[in-house]
Amino acid sequence: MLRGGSRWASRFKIFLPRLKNDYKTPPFLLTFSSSFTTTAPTAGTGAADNDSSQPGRPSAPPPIQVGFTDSAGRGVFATRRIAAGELIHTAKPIVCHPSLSSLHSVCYFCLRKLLPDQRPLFQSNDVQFCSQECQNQSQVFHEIERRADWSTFNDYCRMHGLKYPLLVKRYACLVISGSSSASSLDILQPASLSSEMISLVEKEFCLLRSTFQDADINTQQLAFLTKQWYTGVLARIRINAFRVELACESYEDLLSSAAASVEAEGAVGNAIYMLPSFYNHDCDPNAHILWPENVDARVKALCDIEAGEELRICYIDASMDYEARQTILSKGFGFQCNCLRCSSHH
Ligand SMILES: C[S@@+](CC[C@H](N)C(=O)[O-])C[C@H]1O[C@@H](n2cnc3c(N)ncnc32)[C@H](O)[C@@H]1O
Repeated sequence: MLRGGSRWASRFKIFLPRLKNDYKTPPFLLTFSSSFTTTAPTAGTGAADNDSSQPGRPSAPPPIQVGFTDSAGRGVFATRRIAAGELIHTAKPIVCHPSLSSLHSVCYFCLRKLLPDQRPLFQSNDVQFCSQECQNQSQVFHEIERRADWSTFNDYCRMHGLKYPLLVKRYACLVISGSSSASSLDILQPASLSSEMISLVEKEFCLLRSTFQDADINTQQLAFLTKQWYTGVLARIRINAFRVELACESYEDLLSSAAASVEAEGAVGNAIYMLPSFYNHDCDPNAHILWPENVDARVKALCDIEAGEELRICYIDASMDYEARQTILSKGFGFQCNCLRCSSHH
């Protein structure tokens, strides 16, 4: 199950959980420094950062920290009052991939929609980029990826409607090129995969490995690519991947931006981010993730949020009724939602 932006205009009161008395912040994530979450405007994408960022001036750290919740593991909490509509932070993906149906209509690196006259400009091995800069930045995975013939792997994914293996493929290319560590997703919560699911991924794992082997990627470089690694990554992707839906909106009116998200065409791709993965779900969320231009995500407040309050996003289509939401959250994410809205069966 992939998470998209919230599509539900808030009518219910926001869930305000108590922080644990023994509230502790994990040592790996304290308050976020600007270097962790704020990102320089992406070359060629024009994506801006936190509202406070100005060229030559360090941007303020985002007003959030990761801590433990009473009942949903780790979560993201406000460190000060956040006003409705405020841009809380931006996030660049750890790994992303266009959906197979968007392969020829979006940039292979940043998932920005390509203009028809851009298509012939930045082309490499049958994929396109929106700018020279995106093409250059893609070298971290594309140098490896283009050495192999992915037609069988892609056909298998297309035939079975699979999206996650494409993310694993790109992540594996980043690891092989030395641009990423094979353990960089370990910090994320994994889904528990049944033994039936684990046996089902055998085929895609073997295809991925054999495609690299056929491209003469040597055994030493492929040492990390075991079935255990593959299923571990897949288990994390399953819970933490976002479906990227580009919504061209004005930022001024969050309710209209939520509506824009509903009207946007289907997903252009899928992506994994670090900080956004720590946001828990609420069927009446107080925060919202948007992709105005490309895969660079913007997290905004949907209402006023008090210091200490947990920030939650909605993983699913919140306009669904109670039963449908519970079914999807339980089957897709493995939890029973106990938000205020669900507690009253709305
Ligand atoms: C994307 S992760 C969110 C961060 C996670 N809590 C952690 O510790 O890494 C999604 C997982 O958080 C938990 N979770 C998120 N929202 C929840 C909710 N409303 N009720 C219970 N558990 C929730 C579930 O275990 C879910 O599979």
